[in-house]
Amino acid sequence: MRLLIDVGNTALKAALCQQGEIKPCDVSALPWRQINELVYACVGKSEQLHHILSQADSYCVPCFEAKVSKELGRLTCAYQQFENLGIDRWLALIAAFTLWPQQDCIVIDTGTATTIDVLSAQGQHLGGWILPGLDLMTHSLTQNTQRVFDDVNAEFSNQLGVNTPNGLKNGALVATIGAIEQAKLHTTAKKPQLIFAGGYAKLLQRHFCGAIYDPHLVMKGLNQWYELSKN
Ligand SMILES: Nc1ncnc2c1ncn2[C@@H]1O[C@H](COP(=O)(O)OP(=O)(O)O)[C@@H](O)[C@H]1O
Ligand SMILES: CC(C)(COP(=O)(O)O)[C@@H](O)C(=O)NCCC(=O)O
Ligand SMILES: [K+]
Repeated sequence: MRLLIDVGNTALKAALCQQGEIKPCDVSALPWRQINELVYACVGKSEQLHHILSQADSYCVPCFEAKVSKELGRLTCAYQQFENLGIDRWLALIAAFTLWPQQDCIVIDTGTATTIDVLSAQGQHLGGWILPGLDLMTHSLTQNTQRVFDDVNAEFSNQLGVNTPNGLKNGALVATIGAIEQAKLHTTAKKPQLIFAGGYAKLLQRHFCGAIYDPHLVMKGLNQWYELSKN
């Protein structure tokens, strides 16, 4: 079995992969005796990751860290300084290119930040944007203004706000939706495939018809990175 670890700036996610099947797992109860390799990607700092790597060491499980490269197969990174691209973005692009070949894709990963990346049908990463995640947008306003306040029970919607929490939350949502609409202007395809992953992916996906929600997109990309890189 292969253990996959994705460390973001908010949360560490783990999954076990067997015969291509990816299942989220709890890192506090890992079946170390059945794990024969650990593949991980890290954009945030994580004491938890260091603990897991030392456990792997004690069980003699080989560990491999995913890194961004200029090219991987027919996929090409838009960044000149490719090492500066977030590895989670690169992994999501690997998964999108593998799962939706020959299609222009727009990959949206909503985590601490919301990242939007445009990928051509030929596997050319055209670039993208980094936005504050929905929670970061609302928290930055409530913490830096006197009179803007949130309501945990208020839903995110694209309706006009008729009270402060609506104005706050709906503003964060429509700003993110607007950025995704802008990304569509950068693909030549009439109907690019929109693929959503991350904490608020399900919420955002509902605003785009034909869009895909894949909670395991980054994990699939991590697994494919290893398969493509180990040979
Ligand atoms: N199930 C959920 N429902 C709503 N928001 C979520 C959920 N899970 C995570 N989030 C939000 O998404 C962000 C964390 O998601 P995640 O993709 O784990 O982030 P990261 O990859 O940056 O660690 C936080 O802003 C959190 O509030
Ligand atoms: C933008 C990110 C912080 C998103 O990470 P996350 O929200 O998943 O924690 C991450 O992709 C990152 O650290 N990027 C480096 C800068 C760049 O991609 O240009
Ligand atoms: K992420």
